[in-house]
Amino acid sequence: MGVSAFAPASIGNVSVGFDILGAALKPIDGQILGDNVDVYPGDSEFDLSIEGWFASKLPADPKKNICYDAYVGFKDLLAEKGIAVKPVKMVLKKNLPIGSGLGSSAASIVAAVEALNAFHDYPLSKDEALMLMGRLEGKISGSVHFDNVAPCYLGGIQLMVEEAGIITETVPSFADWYWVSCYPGITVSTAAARAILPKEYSRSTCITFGRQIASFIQASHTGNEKLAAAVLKDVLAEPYRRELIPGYDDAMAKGMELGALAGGISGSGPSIFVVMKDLAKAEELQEYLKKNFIQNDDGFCNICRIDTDGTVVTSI
Ligand SMILES: Nc1ncnc2c1ncn2[C@@H]1O[C@H](COP(=O)(O)OP(=O)(O)OP(=O)(O)O)[C@@H](O)[C@H]1O
Ligand SMILES: N[C@@H](CCO)C(=O)O
Repeated sequence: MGVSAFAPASIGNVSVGFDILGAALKPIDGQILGDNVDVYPGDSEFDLSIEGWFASKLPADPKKNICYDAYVGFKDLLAEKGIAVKPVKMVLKKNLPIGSGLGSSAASIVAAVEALNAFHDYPLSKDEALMLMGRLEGKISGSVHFDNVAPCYLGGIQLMVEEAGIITETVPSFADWYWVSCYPGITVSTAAARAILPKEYSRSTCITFGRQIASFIQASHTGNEKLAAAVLKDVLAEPYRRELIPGYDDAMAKGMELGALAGGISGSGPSIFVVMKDLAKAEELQEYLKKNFIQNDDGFCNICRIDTDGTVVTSI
């Protein structure tokens, strides 16, 4: 008897909260947008096989997969508690494209840690698991940031607090917003997209950033949709990253023409997201993006709601 953990795609930053805000996504048509990790009793200490649409884009050596690092990190934490890890056979179903801006590595990390935790009857608390997930994400992207792993694990829109013993807090989301998410099919490495950002920002940019994120959180808690949409803007990363994404400005302009509330880069790109309220207009935008923004057969476009479930574990 084994366990299976499904971890959804996520939007890092959500424009207004660079490194500190993230949202989990669920397509409205029931399509699977996330990674799965199954864990079974193993014949040896560790075994990993990789399946799924994007399996061939990952290193062939299982020990170069982030799921292996998840296993090692999990085992080390259990050792600190005096608990022995069981022999495991892990199966990663890699459904999210790598370097996509959809929180692909985060989904593998979260699914792996949660599946291992469930298989061992949850020796790690949620905070311990989340800390491990953040550390593993940092190993890949060069800096510890929770804006993909936290929503992927816990669901909803998550604000990274990281003070007073609290890692993250759930931010209320607008239930009638559609999030049109489009992956153009090309790759942008998170580490490279971070390297092009300035090391320092001007005082006025810092004040604008603080004003906008504070206003977004306030508006989300008070249900002020107009204000939330108005401040859903990115002054830290988008000005520098938009040039890495062919067709970005045209895609945003089309969204606005169709009545979008807001839009921006999903994580470090090249995926984008556009927030819309009218389903027919969202479908029109989806068609436009499929024809004009997607660059090759790897690309796809989904109309999503915020996924409030986060990672879901089932017995298999
Ligand atoms: N299971 C895995 N899923 C994704 N990437 C993995 C995995 N295992 C190892 N990697 C490696 O980690 C790196 C991930 O790169 P990067 O952080 O740019 O992508 P990402 O996390 O998929 O991006 P994004 O968060 O924008 O979707 C790649 O070099 C990839 O080969
Ligand atoms: N906050 C991270 C997310 C990466 O998906 C970044 O923008 O670099």
